[in-house]
Amino acid sequence: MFARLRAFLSAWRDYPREEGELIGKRYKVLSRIGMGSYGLAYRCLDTLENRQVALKQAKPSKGNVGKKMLMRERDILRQLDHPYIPAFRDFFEETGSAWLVSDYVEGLTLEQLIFEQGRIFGEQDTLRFALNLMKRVNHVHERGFVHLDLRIPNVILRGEDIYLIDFGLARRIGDERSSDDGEPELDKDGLPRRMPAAIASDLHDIGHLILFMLYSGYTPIPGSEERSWSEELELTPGMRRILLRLLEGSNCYTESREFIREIEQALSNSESESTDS
Ligand SMILES: Nc1ncnc2c1ncn2[C@@H]1O[C@H](COP(=O)(O)OP(=O)(O)OP(=O)(O)O)[C@@H](O)[C@H]1O
Repeated sequence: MFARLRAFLSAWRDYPREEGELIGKRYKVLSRIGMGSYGLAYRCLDTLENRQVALKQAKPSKGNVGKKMLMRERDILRQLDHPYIPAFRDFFEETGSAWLVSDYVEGLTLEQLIFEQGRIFGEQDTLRFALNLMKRVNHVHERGFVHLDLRIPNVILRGEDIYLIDFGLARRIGDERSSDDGEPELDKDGLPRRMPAAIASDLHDIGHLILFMLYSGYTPIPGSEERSWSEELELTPGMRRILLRLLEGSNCYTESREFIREIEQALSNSESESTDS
């Protein structure tokens, strides 16, 4: 009974704001865009500046943990300055909740493009996309941070422009990633794994993101058994080498610039191959 009562109380405290409500005396809710375990997100109109913004709310039921996570995200966003990363706008507390305001990016996530729109990315498209995305990621690394959540729902396309969003799990390079990073990763003893935030982790995630893009053009042979990506995907040697370095651990890139140089090389090789043929 107590557990049910507590769940009811949390749901009541975290009840989402309604469309049209005014938050922080200036942000009018246009729609709710997300609801995670620690926070809610809204698309709002900044009535003072007459433009759309994204508002993230730490769930009141999560108390100080939710607020601290949002403050850390604020501190990181403040130190970034890139045209394709939503800029920090405001932070405030109101009626027991902390709120983070950033630019709103109108567009579709890479996840929506692949899984809802059926967009197919060939190898060259994927390399060009990865090169662009890595320029944003490199900015984050050069400012001393790692994103730690480089996944297809956290990349938004507006026309041809590629935006990197969601710094909720980002950390300063070398800081410990701890169990309050959403779902804790467990070690072999079932305890939350503690490990330093490293650039290699972002590069590994980019490897998976590239695989999602390349698989957009893959049709499994009916009745055939599932195989590894290196057997299923038909790739040029350059692309294969890049993926192996990103995903297999040994010989991995030590910094994002090195990876960017290799994508540029692979792109110029494949472009000269296509003009030769
Ligand atoms: N600046 C932004 N512009 C546009 N949409 C955004 C922005 N920030 C977040 N979103 C969208 O709001 C939703 C929730 O974003 P949030 O960053 O809170 O992610 P989250 O709670 O970690 O959830 P998820 O697990 O989907 O990443 C997502 O659908 C995301 O695409």
